[in-house]
Amino acid sequence: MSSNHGKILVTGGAGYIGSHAVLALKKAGYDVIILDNLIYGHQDLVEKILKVELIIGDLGDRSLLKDIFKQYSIDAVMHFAAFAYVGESIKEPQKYYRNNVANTLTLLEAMKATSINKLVFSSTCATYGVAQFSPITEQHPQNPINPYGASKLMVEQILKDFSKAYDLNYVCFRYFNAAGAHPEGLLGEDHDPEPHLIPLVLLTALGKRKFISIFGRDYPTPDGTCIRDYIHVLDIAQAHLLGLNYLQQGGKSDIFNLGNGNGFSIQEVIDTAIEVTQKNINVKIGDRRPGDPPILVGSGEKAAKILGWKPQYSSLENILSHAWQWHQKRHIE
Ligand SMILES: NC(=O)c1ccc[n+]([C@@H]2O[C@H](COP(=O)([O-])OP(=O)(O)OC[C@H]3O[C@@H](n4cnc5c(N)ncnc54)[C@H](O)[C@@H]3O)[C@@H](O)[C@H]2O)c1
Ligand SMILES: O=c1ccn([C@@H]2O[C@H](COP(=O)(O)OP(=O)(O)O[C@H]3O[C@H](CO)[C@H](O)[C@H](O)[C@H]3O)[C@@H](O)[C@H]2O)c(=O)[nH]1
Repeated sequence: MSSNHGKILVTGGAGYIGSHAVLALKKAGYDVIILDNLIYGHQDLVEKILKVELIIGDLGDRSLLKDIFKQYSIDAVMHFAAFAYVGESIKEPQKYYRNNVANTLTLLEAMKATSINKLVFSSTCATYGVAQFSPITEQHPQNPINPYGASKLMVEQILKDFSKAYDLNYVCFRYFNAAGAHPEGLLGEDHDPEPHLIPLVLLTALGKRKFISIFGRDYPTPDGTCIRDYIHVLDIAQAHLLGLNYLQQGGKSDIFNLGNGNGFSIQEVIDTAIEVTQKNINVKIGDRRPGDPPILVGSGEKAAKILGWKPQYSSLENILSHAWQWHQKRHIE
């Protein structure tokens, strides 16, 4: 079925945040095509839940990209495909610069060659580094302390330069920590290996892991554990629809934080998870993980003001209960 909203290419649409965005796009009446190499994506979810065309291929494949852009009349690109593990990026920076920077450049060149001029890009609060003030606004200096954040900052620079020199308009979202799952249990977070705090805490509650390690209890925060701003994945998906709409209405290139302005410590996440799941969660205190800033909390005011973004699921209880529902379902089926 074709729509008059336009056809959107979603790179990384078989992954965690991308799949939620695809469902939101479909619901809003867009046609969607996913490009994903399935390194972390899930073909079964695309086939059973998203039910959109999946092109299995790599972002770095220039001729494949050009073929896609020539074959389909793509209106805009949502670009989620990337590597996104902070800890791994310190051990293997080459992977991050190749996939996140070089392959994104290939995508932008293919878009330029085929006159596709609208892009929604997934950047991150990891581009800011150690916060000088909180909540972080878009004007906060960007001094990333891990290669993952640096790779995304490089893309932000490339986007600025392309947008000035060529016919490209983009919306760049700097998300804080994506979390939660589809409230109806259709989709959720499923990485292998799983590095993220909330799924690991819930897998411990389910008995799939023996304990959760807290990476450092000596940070300059009230309970000594790192503070993060957890954003529900559906609120991120909603922001993407608004960003796309903004570009389709002729909006110029701009950058927006996606943050709730509210931070929770690792200990608070674990305590709330115990309440939500009513399970015991064993905890061990481990060493700090290199590359982790103590506090990352973001102001979403600019996205609210310019795009009309209103997060619907910002409570930690909502985020954890939706994620818990997904994890329980996944491990029973
Ligand atoms: N998860 C977070 O908290 C968070 C926070 C800020 C920004 N982001 C950004 O959001 C985006 C999505 O993150 P996610 O958590 O959904 O990750 P994810 O790993 O679940 O999704 C990424 C998808 O991209 C695909 N992919 C990776 N490299 C590819 C390539 N070269 N070619 C084709 N497909 C490729 C993977 O198979 C996967 O399906 C990333 O760009 C990430 O940097 C995530
Ligand atoms: O087993 C674990 C896993 C994580 N943590 C801690 O929990 C916090 C959150 O860690 P995550 O790995 O869940 O998330 P990150 O903040 O490292 O990274 C996430 O948010 C970033 C922005 O902050 C990036 O954009 C990235 O893509 C995304 O994965 C960090 O302090 C981390 O050290 C633990 O204590 N134990």
